[in-house]
Amino acid sequence: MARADDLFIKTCKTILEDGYMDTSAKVRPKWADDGSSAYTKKVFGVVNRYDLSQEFPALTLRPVPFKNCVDELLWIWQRRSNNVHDLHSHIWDAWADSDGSIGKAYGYQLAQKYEFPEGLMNQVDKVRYDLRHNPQSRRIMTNIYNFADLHAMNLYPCAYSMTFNVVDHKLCGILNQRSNDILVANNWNVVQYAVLLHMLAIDAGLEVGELVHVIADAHIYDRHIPLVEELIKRPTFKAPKLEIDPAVKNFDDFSVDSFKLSDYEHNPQIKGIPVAV
Ligand SMILES: Nc1nc(=O)c2c([nH]1)NC[C@@H]1CN(c3ccc(C(=O)N[C@@H](CCC(=O)O)C(=O)O)cc3)CN21
Ligand SMILES: O=c1ccn([C@H]2C[C@H](O)[C@@H](COP(=O)(O)O)O2)c(=O)[nH]1
Repeated sequence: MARADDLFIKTCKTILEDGYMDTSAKVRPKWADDGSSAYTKKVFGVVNRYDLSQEFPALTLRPVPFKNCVDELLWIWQRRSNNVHDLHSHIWDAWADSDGSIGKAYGYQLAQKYEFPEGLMNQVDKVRYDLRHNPQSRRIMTNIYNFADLHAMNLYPCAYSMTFNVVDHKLCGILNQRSNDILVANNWNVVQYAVLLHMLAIDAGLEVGELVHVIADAHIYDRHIPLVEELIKRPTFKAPKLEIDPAVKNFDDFSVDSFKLSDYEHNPQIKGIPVAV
């Protein structure tokens, strides 16, 4: 069994068996079809560790939509855009305005430049600089939860901060996430930040180490509960391999086609999962 499946099943079981159902609370998200409240069963505070030097953490219980997932990562971290017209999927359309903007969120924040002793840089370029020049630093971080701009974001950032650390020449990262829709985006986010660590490691001439995923509110939406109950009973397979185009050495040169999952044996996709808005 892939370790990622094991962690996913454990997280789901913890929520289903010990979680709190928020049906009696006033909740923000809604179901788009009838406007009813999208309640969740939730657990506060989940930490999952993925050793990327051992396996690539894609679920085999159902396939991760790998291309769209990497495309969204590049949209945020490399193209640093906040406009859905720069994204190839339609996953953000429900949160975009008539010009396609999702407001001052995600890519917008990573594009902002700040004054550092080494010059004016955005957060991503500062991480790249430090990984090359000060890999032993304990100050290599990004944070897009910018309070000054929250009023101008259509959805507040969920995966909002990364802390990087180099241990024995291996690049490790902690992904801090304030809120995670476990069925739709848990493995989606894990796969994205695993790919990000691979990209930054290659860019800095490092190996990959551990991805630590710290989730504050880990939830399963009410309409997803029967889907998750079925999903976690499925058989699992061994983890796929991540193949990366060996010609690409620079963070800015990666494209969706630079990455491929090989030997990816998985169960069928669950089609038409409703997404709470
Ligand atoms: N409720 C909710 N859950 C989320 O995961 C989420 C939001 N809202 N709002 C903003 C973004 C948009 N994200 C999304 C939205 C939809 C899919 C989605 O529909 N995933 C499908 C496959 C889509 C594909 O094939 O590319 C899936 O089966 O998981 C994924 C991520 C993640 N975020
Ligand atoms: O990368 C992402 C983006 C969004 N989500 C989920 C988590 C929540 O279900 C919603 C956001 O609603 P809030 O009320 O703002 O928490 O989107 C995710 O899991 N991963």
